[in-house]
Amino acid sequence: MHVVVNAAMSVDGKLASRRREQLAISGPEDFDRVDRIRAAADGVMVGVGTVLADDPHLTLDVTDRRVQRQRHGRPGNPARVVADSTARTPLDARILDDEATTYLLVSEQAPEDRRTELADAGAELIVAGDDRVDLAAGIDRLADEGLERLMIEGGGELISSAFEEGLVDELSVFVGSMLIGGRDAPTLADGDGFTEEFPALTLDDIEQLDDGVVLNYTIDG
Ligand SMILES: NC(=O)c1ccc[n+]([C@@H]2O[C@H](COP(=O)([O-])OP(=O)(O)OC[C@H]3O[C@@H](n4cnc5c(N)ncnc54)[C@H](O)[C@@H]3O)[C@@H](O)[C@H]2O)c1
Ligand SMILES: Nc1nc(=O)c(N)c(NC[C@H](O)[C@H](O)[C@H](O)COP(=O)(O)O)[nH]1
Repeated sequence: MHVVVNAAMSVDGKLASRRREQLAISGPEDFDRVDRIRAAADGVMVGVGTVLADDPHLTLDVTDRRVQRQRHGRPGNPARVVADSTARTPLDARILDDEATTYLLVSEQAPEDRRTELADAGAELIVAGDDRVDLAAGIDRLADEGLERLMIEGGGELISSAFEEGLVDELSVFVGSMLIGGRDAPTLADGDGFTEEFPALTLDDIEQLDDGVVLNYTIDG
């Protein structure tokens, strides 16, 4: 599986304010860029923290001929994927609508009744991991379902785990010209963080968009 992480952050590395409300950091040009990455993906993934904070839809306008071209003829939307250890995704979450297949990666801790409710609401459940979702195992199961290219959109906990498990191949980050601050605000990579053996990033190119810049990296090793 080829994994691309894409996010938008403030100049001080925040993905949102400490209130964790959805902040428009990207401008229209960057949102178009995000849609192009989504269109090229077979799956678009977030953590349940993002589902609870933003209720994202994670779909494209598949009636748009430009999107269809970017999808290289693949019908419909990319699949949606949520890392959700204990199946906390709300039953009325927009990602459970019928616009795309939605995989919920849960752990053994997910209560059976929640698994049943979410499956009845249309989610495809994949159980991977004892406590927290085992991302590597979950992504392998997605590969068994035929997915080859996965976009991870955040948030900070999920991105951090993906790097910790060495699953990331590319990172694109839009740096918007805003300063958010706040020791409790989500950042590009939260979790426990690295103290040694930091991920090896190679800067491939820089692109000026909207009021900010996009930094594109390849992850080595
Ligand atoms: N600016 C952006 O590009 C962007 C993108 C996405 C989210 N956000 C923001 O980020 C915030 C949410 O980020 P967050 O870090 O709180 O939550 P998150 O979306 O990273 O979800 C983290 C949760 O996912 C679950 N999870 C299951 N298995 C996991 C694993 N192996 N590793 C990590 N998490 C796992 C856990 O319950 C964990 O608490 C929101 O404020 C949202 O608006 C911003
Ligand atoms: N690229 C990007 N720029 C931003 O300024 C911003 N706030 C997000 N935040 C990510 C958001 O929380 C979700 O992950 C989806 O991007 C929303 O998805 P929909 O538009 O509902 O499909 N992402």
